[in-house]
Amino acid sequence: MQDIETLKNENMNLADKIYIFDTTLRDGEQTPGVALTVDEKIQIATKLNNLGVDKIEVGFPASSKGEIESAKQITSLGLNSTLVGLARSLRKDLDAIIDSDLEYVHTFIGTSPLHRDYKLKMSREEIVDTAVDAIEYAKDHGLTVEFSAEDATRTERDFLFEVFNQAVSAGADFIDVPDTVGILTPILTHELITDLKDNFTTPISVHFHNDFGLATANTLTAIECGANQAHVTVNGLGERTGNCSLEELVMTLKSAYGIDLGLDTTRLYSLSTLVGRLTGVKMPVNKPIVGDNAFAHESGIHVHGILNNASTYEPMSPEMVGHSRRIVLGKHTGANALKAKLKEYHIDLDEEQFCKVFDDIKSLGDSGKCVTDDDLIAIAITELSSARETPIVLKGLGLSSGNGVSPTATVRLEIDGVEKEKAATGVGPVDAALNAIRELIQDDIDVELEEYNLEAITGGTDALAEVFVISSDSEGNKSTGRSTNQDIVMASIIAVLDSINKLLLIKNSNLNKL
Ligand SMILES: CC(=O)SCCNC(=O)CCNC(=O)[C@H](O)C(C)(C)COP(=O)(O)OP(=O)(O)OC[C@H]1O[C@@H](n2cnc3c(N)ncnc32)[C@H](O)[C@@H]1OP(=O)(O)O
Ligand SMILES: CC(C)C(=O)C(=O)O
Repeated sequence: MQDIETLKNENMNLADKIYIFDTTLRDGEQTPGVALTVDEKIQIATKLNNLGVDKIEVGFPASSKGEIESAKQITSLGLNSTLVGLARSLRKDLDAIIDSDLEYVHTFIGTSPLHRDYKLKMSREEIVDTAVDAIEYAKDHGLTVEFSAEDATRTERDFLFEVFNQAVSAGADFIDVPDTVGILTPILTHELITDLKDNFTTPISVHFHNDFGLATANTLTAIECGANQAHVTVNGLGERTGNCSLEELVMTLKSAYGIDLGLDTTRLYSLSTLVGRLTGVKMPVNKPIVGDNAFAHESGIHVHGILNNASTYEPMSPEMVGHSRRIVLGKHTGANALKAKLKEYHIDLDEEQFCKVFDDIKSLGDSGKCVTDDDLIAIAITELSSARETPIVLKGLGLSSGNGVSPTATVRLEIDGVEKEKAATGVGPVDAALNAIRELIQDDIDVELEEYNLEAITGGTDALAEVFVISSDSEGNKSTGRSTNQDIVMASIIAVLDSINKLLLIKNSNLNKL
């Protein structure tokens, strides 16, 4: 990879300082259906500050009392990041910024023919006058001003330059280029930002939307052409399909170009998770950087490579963004992956058992199922238990039930070669038998029945009953048990003992993850 100085000199026109302007709390909150409380905004702002973003747009104070309140409370935290509020080019919106104790305003007005003619119903002159009046009013009140020409990318170039020139003359400290409906492409971005950089010395910011999935690529291009600032949101939230994603931009700059913006990127995943939880907008599994699959591997060839050197199939490490690597089992699993998983769970299988478990995983995959770690443990335990003596064996069962008496079960078990018997009552004969079993094994293992499913698999009063159970122990280990019998109580007891024997095997082999 070329070093940054070479890139700067030969291929790119990078600004000396690139500012990250996060607008999760403003444009991100404009995601349809999202509304954050004051406390939630405080939590996100604190994390953004700890990540190290330069600026946080905390909201649009003129839009509600809650926005003023959250801006005030965030301001009172004394964060290092510069706090920004959005305002239309209206004095009343700027007053709301001042009332919120903010010192930096992001003020905007639509400049494209569509916005002028259909939305604002203003002439070019009126747009310029309104923008200039707002900037001057803000400067008179001591604010730092960032001016956005909304829908800049559909604005005639001569008028865009006129608006920006007038904004700069009125005192704008940053001029921002919103691609409001995300119509730019990298080559168009290159042309526009290069033109702006050739004509303006005021720092240039970009605010790019993702309607065609190009927001990050376009923002990166703008930075390559000398843009001084990028507007971003956590998880790429924002109007419609959102904005340039903070984590994608920052990690592309860091990993692809070696440009370290000074952010603590190890905080990116937990920030993304917090924003996902508070906004209710869950990330797709394949979302770059923060999605569940960003560092997950199933294909045998990939896992084999990863096990030898993770860089074979990872462009950055999960640790860099505070995420974690996952090896997933399924249809595409290879032997190396399975061996690694078994090692992780301290499961020792001989070659024959290994082949059987491998085949079972492939069959599950072929039937369209994904294979969880719990499935693997259950499959491996079944394989191991078929080769070992079961610690608990049913030796006898007596039942009594009737009208006006509690159903009672007497169960006789052989536990590690010693026979024991216990009677217990319950709401029905199955419950009574399970209570007796629980008492008999309490010195060996503490078991909870998590799931109990009973199905008649043939018709009539002598129908075969199939019982499937899932039990768990106090360590959180789970196992399944299954039995088919004409007697419902017998089917239930055998299924439960089957699962308890597997749990004992897990416990005795110390198979739970260290
Ligand atoms: C591209 C962007 O993301 S811009 C930010 C968008 N965000 C939001 O709109 C979220 C918060 N918005 C709100 O709470 C409300 O829309 C408010 C409080 C801002 C305004 O509410 P209302 O006064 O009821 O107006 P409404 O939303 O219906 O219409 C917008 C008004 O702002 C005017 N306006 C829009 N942009 C600007 C601007 N940049 N400068 C001056 N006036 C503007 C419109 O012409 C319209 O004025 P009109 O009511 O006199 O016709
Ligand atoms: C307020 C402006 C910058 C905006 O959000 C947009 O144009 O998308």
